[in-house]
Amino acid sequence: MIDSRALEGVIEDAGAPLLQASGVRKAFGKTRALKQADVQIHAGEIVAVMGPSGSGKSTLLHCLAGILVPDEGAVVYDGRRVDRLDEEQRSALRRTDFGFVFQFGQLLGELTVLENVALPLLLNGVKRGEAMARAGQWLETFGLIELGRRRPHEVSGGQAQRTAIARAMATSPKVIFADEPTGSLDSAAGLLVLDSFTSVAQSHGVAIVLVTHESRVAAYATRTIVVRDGVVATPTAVEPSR
Ligand SMILES: Nc1ncnc2c1ncn2[C@@H]1O[C@H](COP(=O)(O)OP(=O)(O)OP(=O)(O)O)[C@@H](O)[C@H]1O
Repeated sequence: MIDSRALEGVIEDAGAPLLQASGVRKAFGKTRALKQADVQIHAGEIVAVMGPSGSGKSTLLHCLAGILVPDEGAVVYDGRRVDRLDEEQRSALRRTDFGFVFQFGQLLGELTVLENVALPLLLNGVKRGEAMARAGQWLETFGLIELGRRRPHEVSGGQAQRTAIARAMATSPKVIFADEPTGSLDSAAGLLVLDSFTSVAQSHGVAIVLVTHESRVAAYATRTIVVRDGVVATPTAVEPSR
């Protein structure tokens, strides 16, 4: 008898996307934020999502991440229809398989840097000692171990963003969604943060979906997709033919 799980493995190796949006549409009242989105993300890819302000980039990211449910179309992650999961299931999926990095205000001010990184592990049921140890290792990876006892307001903007990235990595997600993750930093600090983010993510085989306005940020991606007026345009990079 054929082991269907083994077969799934073979199909995955043959290049099935890890995350896929097909014919996704999303409106807010009369605003058609996303008119047509067809996107495929493979394991380990870093995909920059670019386009003018208001074109639908964040809406696309939120649909892919199961934060928003599309009005039409399908979002498939690892063989599962994300758009058909209920709120609780989507929230569980986000906690276990996805990581998030945003532009501002993501760290909890009342917790230390170390506790902030440990938090998603604790929420996933990891015991406190183990969570703290693993959080410490992630701080080490991002060169932040000396700052573990400080509160977020006692570290620089770049250090705070690296802490947020360490926190996103802590649960060993398959995909990290990053919406203008360096948008609040000056250019040099931003590129430094991005450098450690992309190299650590790649060494762990994590896919990154990176929304950005800046072509210098997009240069860290392996591929760029462009959203214009709610439509995902043809990829700028040539995809391998299958
Ligand atoms: N929750 C919401 N309620 C109503 N309209 C919304 C909502 N979220 C987004 N929109 C609208 O949908 C459109 C697309 O917004 P979105 O945030 O996806 O664009 P964006 O490309 O990420 O923009 P920016 O680069 O400025 O962040 C915009 O017209 C926006 O005003």
